[in-house]
Amino acid sequence: MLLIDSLTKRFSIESGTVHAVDGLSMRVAPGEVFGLLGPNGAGKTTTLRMVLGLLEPDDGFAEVAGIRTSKDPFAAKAKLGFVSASDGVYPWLSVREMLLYFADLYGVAPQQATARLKELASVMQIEALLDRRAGSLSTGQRQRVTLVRGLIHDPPVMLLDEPTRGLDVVGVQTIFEYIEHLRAAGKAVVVCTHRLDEAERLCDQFGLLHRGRIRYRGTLNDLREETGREHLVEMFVDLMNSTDPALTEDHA
Ligand SMILES: Nc1ncnc2c1ncn2[C@@H]1O[C@H](COP(=O)(O)OP(=O)(O)OP(=O)(O)O)[C@@H](O)[C@H]1O
Repeated sequence: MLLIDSLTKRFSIESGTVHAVDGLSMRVAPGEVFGLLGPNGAGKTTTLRMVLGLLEPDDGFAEVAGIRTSKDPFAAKAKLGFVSASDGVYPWLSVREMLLYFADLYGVAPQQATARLKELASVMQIEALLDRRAGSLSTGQRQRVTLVRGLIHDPPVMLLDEPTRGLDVVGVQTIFEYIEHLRAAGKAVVVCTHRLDEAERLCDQFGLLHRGRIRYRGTLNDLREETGREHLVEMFVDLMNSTDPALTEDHA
């Protein structure tokens, strides 16, 4: 379970203060896929950085499986998996070496790590790649390896940042199957993406973020009822064009 309560982060810049994340609250249950969506600069990355314990909140907190990320970032990290479009691999290690190395970093016992690797290699179809040098993999093969890496310590909460960016149709399909696997395995999943069409197909719950605040939250049907719009893309355009001060109040 991921719980975020009144999370707030401000940055001082030359011209004043940016309210990057402004009292954000959300909850993601096991087996649920939550789409954290927003235009450029909405506050998605800043939110993820605080959940990952990389950035100290000014106010509020994030709890991963009951552990507060700002209080015990190491314990919280062990409960988190993170997959990002910009993930790299260690080119000189074999895939097996690299994945076991990451398992070790997360404190997974060697026997358990080997068993976990076997299981995930089968699910993500990378058995034939395990003894290849990571640097020799194609983009699609590397993607599968980084998806396995995010799960090697069996975390209950998964964060996926722009997981389909730069991928072809087969790569995108792999991500869809991976998210189905996460849902079936009872992970609490957060997906940040600009691909609203994909989010509609993938996510159970949505948070539409604008200027650091969640403006709409709920299932797609909840959002449709609230906004009178059918698709996320129309809801977004309305949100960004809105003159309603409650929606557009400038926080910078
Ligand atoms: N270190 C920083 N110093 C100053 N301002 C920052 C810093 N990090 C983020 N910001 C500002 O905070 C706001 C939110 O940025 P953030 O990167 O979280 O948005 P985002 O939703 O991830 O955007 P994108 O979709 O473009 O990646 C932006 O106005 C950004 O300029």
